[in-house]
Amino acid sequence: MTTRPPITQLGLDTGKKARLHRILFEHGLRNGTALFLPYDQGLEHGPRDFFANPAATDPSYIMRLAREGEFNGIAIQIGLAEKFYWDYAGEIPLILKLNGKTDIPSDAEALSPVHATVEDAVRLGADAVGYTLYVGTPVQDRDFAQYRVIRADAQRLGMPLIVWAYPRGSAIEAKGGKDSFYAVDYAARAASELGADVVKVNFPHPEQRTGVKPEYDVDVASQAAIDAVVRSAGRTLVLVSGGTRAGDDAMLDKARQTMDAGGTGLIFGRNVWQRGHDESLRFVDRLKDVLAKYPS
Ligand SMILES: O=C[C@H](O)COP(=O)(O)O
Repeated sequence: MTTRPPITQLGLDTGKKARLHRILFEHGLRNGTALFLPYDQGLEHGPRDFFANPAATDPSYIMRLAREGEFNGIAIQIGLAEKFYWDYAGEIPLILKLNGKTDIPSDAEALSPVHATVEDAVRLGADAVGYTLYVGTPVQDRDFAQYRVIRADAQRLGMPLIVWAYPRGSAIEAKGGKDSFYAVDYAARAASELGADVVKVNFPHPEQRTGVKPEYDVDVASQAAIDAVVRSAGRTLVLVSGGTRAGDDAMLDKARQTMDAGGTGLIFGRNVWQRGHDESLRFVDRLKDVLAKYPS
């Protein structure tokens, strides 16, 4: 098992450290692990994600769920933060997503435009900001340029920066696909190199061979793959995302492997709220039973 770096060793200034401490040690299990509830799928995927549980269309329902499930934070876009977070401010940490896009155009040239600022996050009482960085696309130079502004503002205002590090584009597809070990490992390293405090990655599927990079074209057990991804992130804390709805056992395995690798936690959305209210909370309890075994 790999050990997570303590937040005192992350080289953070006071504002970032205080906010991360609030997220990791004053909410959720209060043991240095994190369970976040992401709710930006309405923008990223459209209303289809709510068909399985129509109650989830209502942002207030999701915020109540986050409070009842005692999550470490909720990740939402500015419109929902401004209109729905008010009743929950101070009770659930807010991670304000600063960029986002629809999935209507193809992802091949993906760039997620910035539509909110770190100042908005301060005004709304957020404890972190989120930025989606598409690693490997033909327009990553523009992505890096808009990211640079966010990173500098987050540094200036003491706001932890969580990077959704998503490999995308035809070059990534040619090298094994967005969830291949090559792509996820590279994305984690890129986020670390670019100054993210926390990186959110998809769980790597090492069986997706690259065929291009011989050094990655090997059989890597899932555990070895996520171990390597966490190592590549260095002193950037790692969160693993949930993805499309899967079986509970598969999700719990993913949670255990992430934490065994030295990950900090989980950011599971659809796998939580695409089921009925009580079932969601029961599943959250099972995830927390896993996280409880990995205190800092
Ligand atoms: O920010 C969006 C989330 O990554 C999506 O979360 P999910 O894949 O667990 O639904």
